[in-house]
Amino acid sequence: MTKPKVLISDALSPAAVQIFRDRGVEVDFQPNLGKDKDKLAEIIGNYDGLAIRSATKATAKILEKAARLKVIGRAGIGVDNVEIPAATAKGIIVMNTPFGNSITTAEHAITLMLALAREIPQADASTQAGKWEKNRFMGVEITGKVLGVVGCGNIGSIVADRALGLRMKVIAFDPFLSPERAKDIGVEKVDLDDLLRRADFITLHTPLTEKTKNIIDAAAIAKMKKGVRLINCARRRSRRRAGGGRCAQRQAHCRRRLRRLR
Ligand SMILES: O=C(O)[C@H](O)COP(=O)(O)O
Repeated sequence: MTKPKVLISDALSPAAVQIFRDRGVEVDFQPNLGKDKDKLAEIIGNYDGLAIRSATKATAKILEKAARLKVIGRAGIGVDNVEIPAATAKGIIVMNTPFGNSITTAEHAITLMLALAREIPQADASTQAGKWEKNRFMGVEITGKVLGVVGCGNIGSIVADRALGLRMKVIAFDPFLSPERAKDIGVEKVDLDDLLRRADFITLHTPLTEKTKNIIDAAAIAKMKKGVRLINCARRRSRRRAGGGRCAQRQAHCRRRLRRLR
């Protein structure tokens, strides 16, 4: 019997490669291939499985050439880099690993929130520049402040849990959050407008879908409190520098100067 053949086209740990091999799978490990879509299209027809992270874009055009492909495994959460309808039309199963990095991401969001509250990046830059501007970086306390969690699934609910431990009041917008679950987690379920109006800090934990794309636009920002702090450890849409197309990118970035955007 011939071994199934899997292509790993993004950077995965050598341990992952070994797991495949231990199970009798022939692995082709090409960690930089995700960036080369022409080469990927050229060779994808040779594989039964494709293991990716976010760099590989499994577009309809690529999948067209994937004559024997049966499964795409996403080592990570977001599957916005896979054209699911095109995969489904070809009978290709798409799987992700939704819990692998939930705690990491939630802790990252809390870290950014505290960094924003205490103005750590600015204070660090100032100190590195040889200054000691103690009075310039007063910061704010987070105790008693309102945290608005947009998307209260795996990651959002861990963020809520940690924020409650830091004595914040947590409100959440998530159409899939049942009142029972909200009560269990200890958050108040609200609609998006309510969250935008009330929150002192807002943290985003939605997948990138047609419904969540640009969820925080100029109109949403206009509804926020003055001086609100916004944390995004989810996705961002941005223009590709060449070609003018749009691509989804993972970005953990935070913004404090929302006033300027109003
Ligand atoms: O969706 C995810 O799991 C995260 O954004 C991490 O993705 P990456 O590390 O593969 O870019």
